[in-house]
Amino acid sequence: MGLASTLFRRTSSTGHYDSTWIQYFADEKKNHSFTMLLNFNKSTTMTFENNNSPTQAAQHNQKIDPRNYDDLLSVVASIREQVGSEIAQADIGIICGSGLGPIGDTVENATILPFSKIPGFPATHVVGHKGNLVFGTLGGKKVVCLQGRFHPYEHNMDLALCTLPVRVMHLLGIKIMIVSNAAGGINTVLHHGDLMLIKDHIFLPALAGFSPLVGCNDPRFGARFVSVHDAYDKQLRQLSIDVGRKRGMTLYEGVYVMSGGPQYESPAEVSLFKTVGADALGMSTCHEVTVARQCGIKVLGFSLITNIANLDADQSVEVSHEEVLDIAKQAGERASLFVADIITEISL
Ligand SMILES: O=P(O)(O)O[C@@H]1C[C@H](O)[C@@H](CO)O1
Ligand SMILES: Nc1nc2[nH]cnc2c(=O)[nH]1
Repeated sequence: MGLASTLFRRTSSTGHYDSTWIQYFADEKKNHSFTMLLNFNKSTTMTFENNNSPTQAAQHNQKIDPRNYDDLLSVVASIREQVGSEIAQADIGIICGSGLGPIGDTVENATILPFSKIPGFPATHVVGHKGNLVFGTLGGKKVVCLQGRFHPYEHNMDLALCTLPVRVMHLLGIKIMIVSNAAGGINTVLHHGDLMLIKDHIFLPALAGFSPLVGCNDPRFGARFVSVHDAYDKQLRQLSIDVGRKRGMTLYEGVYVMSGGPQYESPAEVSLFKTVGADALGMSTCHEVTVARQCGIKVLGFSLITNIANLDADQSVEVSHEEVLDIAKQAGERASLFVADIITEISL
């Protein structure tokens, strides 16, 4: 409670406090150790520096079936109840992978709801993924930002569970989803820190039966058989190229391949992906995009190239998550500013 009362005093002097959140900090502090940073600037009320402690338990008992439309309506009702119906709506949803992390912190008039307060949301375990839902505005648009995602490798390849946030954002009203990831570059034109606009994808787990659409389908979410021929919206891609040009940015367009992970690929596997036309590879995104398309959401996707994938076992180098995070940190801010510019230019 000592920490809580200190926070209360400090935040109240700025006029930006909410007693519910202060109580939440206090409860969290009782059980877990975590680092927290309060940001007192005008646009952002509070920022969690690390909200993804593996020991963090969900603070609700509600069992949610991620394929059940009515269950998801109850998740949305809980979000509305916690942040208010006015706030809990958005036109654009953003999934911050390791590459676009900073964008969540630039959301204006931010209201932050930790995943642990949302029924059915599992905890995020990957370092670099904060685990918050952030509502607010960016580039004059109402946005909801997922600071952290659910990777299938963290959740026993339960892809329906991992795409629960996409369906929730759909029910919160989003029409456009911007998705980002950290990825290894396969195409030799790609270098550390480059941004690749995703033109198409190879959803490798789905080709082996691990699709979020496998199992019971509620038609209220969309069609049983979803066509992903146009997964990444052509107009939004063109807009991104135009905005990039104005900024003097080099923007590559290419094919992203999702592997199951969590191990990084062997050189022979990377060669296989290169042969079939992949330009960059990662462990996320395709499951989210597939569900978004089922719901009729338009998608814009980016890969931030954090490492160069090995193509030759005789000249290979170790790939590490630390390297991924390091490059993401260096390039993520620039990428986030670029995406904010694109959002400004989007007409809804
Ligand atoms: O969430 P993303 O796809 O950005 O995270 C990447 C993929 C793996 O989870 C991890 C590998 O370093 O970073
Ligand atoms: N699968 C995969 N995911 C990544 N995420 C960042 N870099 C990589 C990579 O080289 N391979």
